[in-house]
Amino acid sequence: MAVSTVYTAQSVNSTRSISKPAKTYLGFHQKQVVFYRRTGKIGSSSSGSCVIACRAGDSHTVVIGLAADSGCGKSTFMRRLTSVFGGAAEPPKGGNPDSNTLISDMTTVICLDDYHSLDRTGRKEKGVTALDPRANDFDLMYEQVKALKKGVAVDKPIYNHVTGLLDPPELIKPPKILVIEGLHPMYDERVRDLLDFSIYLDISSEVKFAWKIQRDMAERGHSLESIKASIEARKPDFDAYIDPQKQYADAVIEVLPTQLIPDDNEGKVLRVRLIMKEGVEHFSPVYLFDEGSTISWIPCGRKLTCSYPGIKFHYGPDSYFGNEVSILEMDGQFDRLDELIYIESHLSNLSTKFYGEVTQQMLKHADFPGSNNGTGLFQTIVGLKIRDLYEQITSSETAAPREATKA
Ligand SMILES: Nc1ncnc2c1ncn2[C@@H]1O[C@H](COP(=O)(O)OP(=O)(O)OP(=O)(O)O)[C@@H](O)[C@H]1O
Ligand SMILES: O=C(CO)[C@H](O)[C@H](O)COP(=O)(O)O
Repeated sequence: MAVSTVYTAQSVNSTRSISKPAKTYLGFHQKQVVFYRRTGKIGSSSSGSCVIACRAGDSHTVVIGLAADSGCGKSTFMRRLTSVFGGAAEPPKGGNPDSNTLISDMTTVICLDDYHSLDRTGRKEKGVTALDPRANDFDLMYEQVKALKKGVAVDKPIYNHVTGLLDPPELIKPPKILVIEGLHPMYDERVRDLLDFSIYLDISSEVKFAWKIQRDMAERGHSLESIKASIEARKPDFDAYIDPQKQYADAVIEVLPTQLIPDDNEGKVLRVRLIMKEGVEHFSPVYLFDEGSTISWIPCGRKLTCSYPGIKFHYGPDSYFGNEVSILEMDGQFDRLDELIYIESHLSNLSTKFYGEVTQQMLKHADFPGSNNGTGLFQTIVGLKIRDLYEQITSSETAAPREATKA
């Protein structure tokens, strides 16, 4: 891959101060931006999207969308994904300590909360939730994701979750892989068309409730009533604007209560389904034993230690929102992660680079939530598939340059 030409950028009327958060962040679109090369000023633009030239002659940024409601495991998934590419993901150095961005050698993860057009007070005054499209700036989201995909840096706003305000922007340079995660990566058709691959984390309401209680009660001191009220208040907008995005996803990780324990209401043992769309370019679904067959498998016995209620896998072709899909399902949880190699050896199309890579990744992050069940396993597998997709796209670009963007 060609070496990036590095430019530094400076916005004419942008204060990079992070000590004085601006209450609102208006005028951003009209701001004049000057392009600088290391050697000096090279041009200027007052483009609507506030973009800054940054990379030339390089391949395009691969863009991945990850959609889910708040508290549904996006951050955990991102940590697994960036680990597949190696290197630690960290907030931009020397920037806003409340930045939502995570940067590693290969990936930049931006949180779409940064495109909230209304701050916390604004939403309260207008009586809208953050899930409502009216509280989000999709035009800016589209312009900036498009610019990054083309290899052009942007000054992205920051939504500060500590203060509930919109802070001054941060410079985002085009990475090799850009992940846009949050509530609405597939809501706007223009943004959706920029995605090279999309994932939806579909957490059933029972499980979401159990996870929220665990985090918000234990770690954030919220009461049971306030958690219930917050989930109820968000539900209509969640159903209207967030949930429908799953129909567009290339992969959905669906998390449901177990079927192995009759009438289970503890929510600890999970049934997890990896729904993989067929016919997606650069993505071949994982399969169990025999591609396209329908298979039920209880791997417990001599080679896998299973305590009650055991583990059950299911695999087969299906249809999802009218699309042909393959579904791999795991119900139950692992007793011993090192024995996962037994499961891994029966799965095909994993896009691993060596035998046992899935097991190695799972053992490496054994302390992450979901490492003993299908959530961790399927997140790891999707991470490996994304690495493979990236490698396929970049190798095909080396052979023949790709069209600028789909949009
Ligand atoms: N696979 C899992 N198994 C069990 N619990 C989980 C799992 N994934 C997430 N959780 C629980 O949900 C909480 C939220 O997870 P995480 O921070 O990854 O979600 P998020 O979508 O990034 O949340 P937010 O958008 O609110 O920052 C975790 O602290 C954990 O308690
Ligand atoms: O759904 C959310 C995504 O993270 C948040 O609730 C939304 O971003 C608003 O944030 P806050 O509650 O911190 O004002």
